[in-house]
Amino acid sequence: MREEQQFVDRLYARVDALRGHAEEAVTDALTEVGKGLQARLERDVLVAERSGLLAALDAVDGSLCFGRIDLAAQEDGTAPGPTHHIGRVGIREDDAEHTPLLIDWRAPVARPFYLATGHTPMGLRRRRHLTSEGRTVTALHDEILDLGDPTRTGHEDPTGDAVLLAALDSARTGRMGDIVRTIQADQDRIIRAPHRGVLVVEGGPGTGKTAVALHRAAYLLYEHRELLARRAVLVVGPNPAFLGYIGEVLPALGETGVLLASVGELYPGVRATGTDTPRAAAVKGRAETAEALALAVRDRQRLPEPGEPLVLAHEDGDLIVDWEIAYEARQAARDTLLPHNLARPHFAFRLIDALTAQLADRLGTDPYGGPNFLGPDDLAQLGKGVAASAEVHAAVEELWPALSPEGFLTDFLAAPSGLPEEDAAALRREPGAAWTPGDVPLLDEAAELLGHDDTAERAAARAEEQERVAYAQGVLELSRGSETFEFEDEESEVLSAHDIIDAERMAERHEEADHRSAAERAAADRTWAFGHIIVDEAQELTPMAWRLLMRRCPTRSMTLVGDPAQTSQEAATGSWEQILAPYVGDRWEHTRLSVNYRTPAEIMDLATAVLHAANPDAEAPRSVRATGTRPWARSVADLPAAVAEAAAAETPEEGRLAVIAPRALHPGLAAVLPGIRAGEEPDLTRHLVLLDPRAAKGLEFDRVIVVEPQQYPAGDLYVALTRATWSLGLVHTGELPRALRSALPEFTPQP
Ligand SMILES: Nc1ncnc2c1ncn2[C@@H]1O[C@H](COP(=O)(O)OP(=O)(O)OP(=O)(O)O)[C@@H](O)[C@H]1O
Repeated sequence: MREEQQFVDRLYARVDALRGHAEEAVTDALTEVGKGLQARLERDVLVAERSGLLAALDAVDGSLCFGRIDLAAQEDGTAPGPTHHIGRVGIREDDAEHTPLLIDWRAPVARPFYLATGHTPMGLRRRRHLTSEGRTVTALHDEILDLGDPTRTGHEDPTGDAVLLAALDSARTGRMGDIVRTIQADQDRIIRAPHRGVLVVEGGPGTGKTAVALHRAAYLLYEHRELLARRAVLVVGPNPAFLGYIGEVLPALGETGVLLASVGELYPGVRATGTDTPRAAAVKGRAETAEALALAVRDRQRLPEPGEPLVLAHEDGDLIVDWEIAYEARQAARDTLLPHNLARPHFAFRLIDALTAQLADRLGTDPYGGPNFLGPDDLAQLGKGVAASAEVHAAVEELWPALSPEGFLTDFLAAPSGLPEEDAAALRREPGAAWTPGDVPLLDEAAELLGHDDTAERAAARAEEQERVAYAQGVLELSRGSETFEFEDEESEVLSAHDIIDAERMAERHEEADHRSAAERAAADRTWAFGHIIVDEAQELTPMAWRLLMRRCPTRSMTLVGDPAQTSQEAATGSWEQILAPYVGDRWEHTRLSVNYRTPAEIMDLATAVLHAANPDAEAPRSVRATGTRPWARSVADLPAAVAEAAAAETPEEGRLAVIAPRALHPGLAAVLPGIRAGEEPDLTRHLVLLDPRAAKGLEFDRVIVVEPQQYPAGDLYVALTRATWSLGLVHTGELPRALRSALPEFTPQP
């Protein structure tokens, strides 16, 4: 213990020195007066780098070092094998060789720490877990991997799982923690799987899918830092509360450059605060809705009724836009296969050409049948006049309007088309309603269909560029002027700006450098292509959401984790095959996690009964531990009073209790549960939380009370029953589902 404490002291001395240097560098850089643009740019880069290092050092400060591996002695037994300490980040000595002091858990050298067993020791003699509080080592657990080695320390852990079990038994805080100390071998293989292609990780509740997904993000950033720091990693979760729950894991692993978002947050500029009815959410999620949107865009490309042409007043005589002219222009524009707004100029050009020809025919026709009087210059002049006509512009706008995704979707939802009547009725809503998360993939789809005509923006950027060059030119001229004035003295050899730089290069340097991180830039850019996307609770995503995500990841480098048995009723996307076939065919890998680290065996027995009632072939995960505490069930008459009483009895001093109840019961329950207000976003860090089954997805609590379980669809019930790490109770007024009832005699009826 003393030796380890000495090592840890040395480690923190080095960390403090590193932190000191970084702080100094930042302060120096910031107080330095700018000496030209280049110096300012270098300063900004240095400040960003060192601040990132500081943030990482601060974030990993607690239990920075958690393990040690002792390698076996040389074959000839002359020298003892080396030892390596393993930690959240890598730290090097301040010597000429930069000797590693602490090995990053993601480095290949650290791998035996997670994989070695007595059977396959991978060159290890001993594995040690260090437990610390702050900077103080409080416990050691040793595993002997080479039984022939006689050295013993008195800290041996005979089963090798004391540290894991302590982690699983510890009280929950309302925020997910990392598992870097105790990653299990099957999880490690997934975390370090190659980065290319689609990897599907399936596993029951509590098998560590979320934990593995997040550690995989950290691993990929370490292994492919170059690429992924530039393209960023996106982690997609089911809702903002869940993202808050997992939000501290990656910073604790020293990684801050990851964008966490739900699909509803992936359309920059739109905050989805509304909610859909289950029916509307289901319709919005279907792939067929994409077809309806595509049809609706085509519907906006209109033609005058045959025999009812648009008549446009024009100085050289009326212009007639009849069905044929409009049809041909529309066909030519559609033939470009460009998105709507980008095809629009093609439509306009065709229409203008046709109208110009119409005018030319009328004005220049030789009554005696000779060639048209008008020459090319006259025609060009006529064309200009037509193109400048406000009436012609209005006709283009009427027949092929410029559309924004938001405006288009608002119109579509006000009068949905291309869908069966009952689906259209479910979608129909007044313009001005708040956007919902289900609208976001539709907005994204609309943005793709419409395209963004940035001709005007590009013209503005060009004008701005020219202005900058002109400005720089002016600066150079001034400096030249001042040169003749100031440096008449022929002996002066001072170089001035114009000697070494021309106006364009100077203008380039004046351009604002974009210092935002890749994750920040990605968050603001709808068309960003991520280096890797990790999707948690992937079974929940609708086909429309998949379309959006696949567009954000053209390289198809993705990790999808989920559990089909926990699918909500409306989502029901289907199998992984169905989800992935349109994008990658059968080129994806599938892997499974089968050990439940959360739910004790006593609770899992009950959940498994429910799972098998819905699907006898489904595989339930095996609990890694039992607590001896059996779930209880109570049939009551006065529901709120009974829930309040049970909650008072169960609310732990340490840790968290969740009451999971159908949303309709929340107002009544909020009135009797201390500190709870109905309709508010749940604060997961409080000791008592009220949730509906859907919002409980992915979360976990020490104790859980499930209210009226008979009202839940099977997937939701399975989710609700598997949230507890310690105890589970059921409170109900109606009759329980058969699966629960048949398992019930085994449970104690009262808490
Ligand atoms: N190797 C491990 N060491 C310590 N704790 C672990 C390990 N693996 C998983 N856990 C813990 O088990 C719990 C469940 O993990 P996680 O939430 O990742 O499971 P999940 O598969 O995503 O569950 P669900 O499908 O129910 O959302 C978490 O508290 C997690 O920290």
